[in-house]
Amino acid sequence: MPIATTNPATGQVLKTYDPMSDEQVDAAIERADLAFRQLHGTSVVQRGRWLTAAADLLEAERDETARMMTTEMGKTYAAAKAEVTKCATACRFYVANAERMLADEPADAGAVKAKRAFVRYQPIGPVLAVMPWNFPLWQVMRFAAPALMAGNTGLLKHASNVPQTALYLEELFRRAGFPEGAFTTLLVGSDAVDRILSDPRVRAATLTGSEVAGRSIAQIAGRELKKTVLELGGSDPFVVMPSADLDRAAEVATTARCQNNGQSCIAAKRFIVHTDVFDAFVEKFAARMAALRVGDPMDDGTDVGPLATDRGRAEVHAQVQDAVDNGATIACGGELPAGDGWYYPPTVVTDLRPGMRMWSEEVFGPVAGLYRASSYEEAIEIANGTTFGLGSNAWTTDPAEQERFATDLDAGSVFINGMTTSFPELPFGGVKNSGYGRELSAVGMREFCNTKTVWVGVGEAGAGAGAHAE
Ligand SMILES: O=CCCC(=O)O
Repeated sequence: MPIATTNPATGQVLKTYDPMSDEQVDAAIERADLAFRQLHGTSVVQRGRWLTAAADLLEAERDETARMMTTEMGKTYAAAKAEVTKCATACRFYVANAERMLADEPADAGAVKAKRAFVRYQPIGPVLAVMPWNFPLWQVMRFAAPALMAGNTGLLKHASNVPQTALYLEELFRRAGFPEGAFTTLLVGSDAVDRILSDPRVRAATLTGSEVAGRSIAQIAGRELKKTVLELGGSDPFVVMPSADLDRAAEVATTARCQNNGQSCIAAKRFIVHTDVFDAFVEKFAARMAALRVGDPMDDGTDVGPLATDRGRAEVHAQVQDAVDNGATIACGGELPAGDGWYYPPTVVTDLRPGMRMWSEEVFGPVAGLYRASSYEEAIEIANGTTFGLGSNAWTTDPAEQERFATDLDAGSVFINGMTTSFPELPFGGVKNSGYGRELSAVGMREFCNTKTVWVGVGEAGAGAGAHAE
């Protein structure tokens, strides 16, 4: 895929970039390594000043940055502005909390026969971040803010269709005052990743992307014995039980499915509805989905803009067609629109069955699959009957059922009477083929820290037997 900005609303190529040479990449890795040594020697307070400056810049430049993102990948301008604000909020969250998250953690010295024992969190070095286009600023920021605050440096290989946003990020951190090399964008294709991650100066990798990309990174990192955090796809269940407020559930289901033009890893994708309320829910949900306004992402009145790529839209339509060809029913949408731009209508598909592509695959567009369940047990079986396990949603006002869902849903997060959302305060990540490791919160920051055990003996004969302990 060429490194280029192509406007999904028109299909027009606006700007192309030559990939960096191996020599340029090597020089960038060298700068990242040198910057790591420099950053490592700075205080959390100093790094916090730089990250605060980055948040200030994000807020001051919100509108133009949002316009750039909309032009590169088609999300609505309103959603893009919200994304910029969320990035600034995450920066401020880590500025406010990093010192506490990175503080030494005392352990019970007596229990380990020490005078003093504690855990110290230290940065590990340059980290390669391979990031997707769907939240082009946020996906990077949720890695970069904690990583830089911890004293790591970042090397970004962004998706090839968002080069301007990728370059903006490098500039942002530079202008905020971080040392040269602390955060660098590598304009390269995926074929360069093996070489970069194999470089001994690159200590770890984080990837948000497809399962295929995750397996590839994990393979390289396994060979090189490097830590990885992988946030891969999802096909999140959205379970609706008889006690749920159906109007509210249908309203949130619509947002949960069509946020970001339906292109979010944590979008609700499979709607599993108890048979007692199935027909009522489908009617309300399909009416809301059909009422969404599809159009120019820069217009204030638009709810759903174009999909980011022509190929992505073709794939979504092929998945819907496959379901229809095999007996599924369309409650709304499902027609490929004529004209310019990679638009796809909000679509609701019922009567899905095992064997259809939509049953087992992630659908990365505004398409909802509806499943009927006759009991709690069947709802859980359908919800967990996927190789994915990123987010999950359950709608019920019964407290006992809420507890059961929290335990039984096999996913990295469970949202009851709400939609899966990422917050800087909460860990974010998945299980099964949705990946491993966590982003955000203290857990995310410590993923790229050396969790160092420090044991201090009294240094006298017969005392502090740690080194000789059983
Ligand atoms: O695509 C993944 C989810 C992004 C988010 O909302 O944090």
